Amino acid sequence: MTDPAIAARGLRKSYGDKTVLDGIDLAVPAGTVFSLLGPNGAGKTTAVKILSTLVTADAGELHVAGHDLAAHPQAVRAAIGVTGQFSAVDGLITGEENMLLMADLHHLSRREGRRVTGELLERFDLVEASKKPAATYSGGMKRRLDIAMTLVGGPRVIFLDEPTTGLDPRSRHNMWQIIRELVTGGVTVFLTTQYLEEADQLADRIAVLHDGRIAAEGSAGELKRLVPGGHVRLRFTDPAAYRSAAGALPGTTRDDEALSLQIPSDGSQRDLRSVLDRLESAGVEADELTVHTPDLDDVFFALTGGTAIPDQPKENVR
Ligand SMILES: Nc1ncnc2c1ncn2[C@@H]1O[C@H](COP(=O)(O)OP(=O)(O)OP(=O)(O)O)[C@@H](O)[C@H]1O
Repeated sequence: MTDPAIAARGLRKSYGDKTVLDGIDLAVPAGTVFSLLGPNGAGKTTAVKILSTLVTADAGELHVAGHDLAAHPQAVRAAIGVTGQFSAVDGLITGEENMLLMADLHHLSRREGRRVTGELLERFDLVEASKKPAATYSGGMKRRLDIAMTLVGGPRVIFLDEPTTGLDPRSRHNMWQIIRELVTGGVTVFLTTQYLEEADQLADRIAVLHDGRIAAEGSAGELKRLVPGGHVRLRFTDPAAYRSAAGALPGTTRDDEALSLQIPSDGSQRDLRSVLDRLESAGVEADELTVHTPDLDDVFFALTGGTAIPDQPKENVR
């Protein structure tokens, strides 16, 4: 097996007497997306800052892109790209000028700088806007420019700190596509997000950060299997039908106000059939049936004790 692109053992960081990272172990295989999930203030940005050499850890053995972070921070810096919550884009100059500036910083020749800039502007659909000041760009365009600037140096490992926070759904999906393409090209992506759906969509592996530790780590599927929470919900408009159904289906959780019943279920066909058979025998029909399979929300709430997180779609209506 090749060395992981990012490896941390016993990573610790405190600010004053506040322990932010309390001994974290991570291993991110090259060419994969790793997502660090956590509520506000969990320490995601601190982890990114440490792994990208911007902040020094108090303890831990850290390797990024094959280099020891403590011994060779310059080598790490040369191999990585970072797009943080505070963008590197200068609004006063054009998108193209921002890119060329980046090319200068990476000591590319004028010619090479122009070539790389042209290619990336094209790839990120910014050619038309390239001669306009970046301050006039939409939020999505600025993020695209930010990532394009990060790519000028050809990094093998990219840290994306909440890359879609504040973007509208279309821009968010565009960004997801960009991230998928980066990974197809062999880049390793370390992604922090507050959006569970984003981690579900993109990440090969997900770690949930809570109280300075990794509360759980695994693929989205593995994490979902950690928690119970699957159920069928039946909604009624007729109170009499609601009451008959409640009588016919023991073990349900009732919501008398909403006229809805919640029945624990693994979501399998057999389970659904048994619910429907019982309703049929009782001669009642539900007005709505939804199947809820555990999602990352459930995992997150179970692991972090219900810390607030933005709303996520929770149910699949079948
Ligand atoms: N330079 C600093 N000095 C003191 N405390 C800090 C510093 N940087 C971060 N912290 C504290 O460390 C904790 C973790 O912050 P961090 O920014 O890493 O969280 P986060 O998970 O990225 O949250 P968010 O989603 O809000 O960005 C917070 O309590 C924060 O107040």
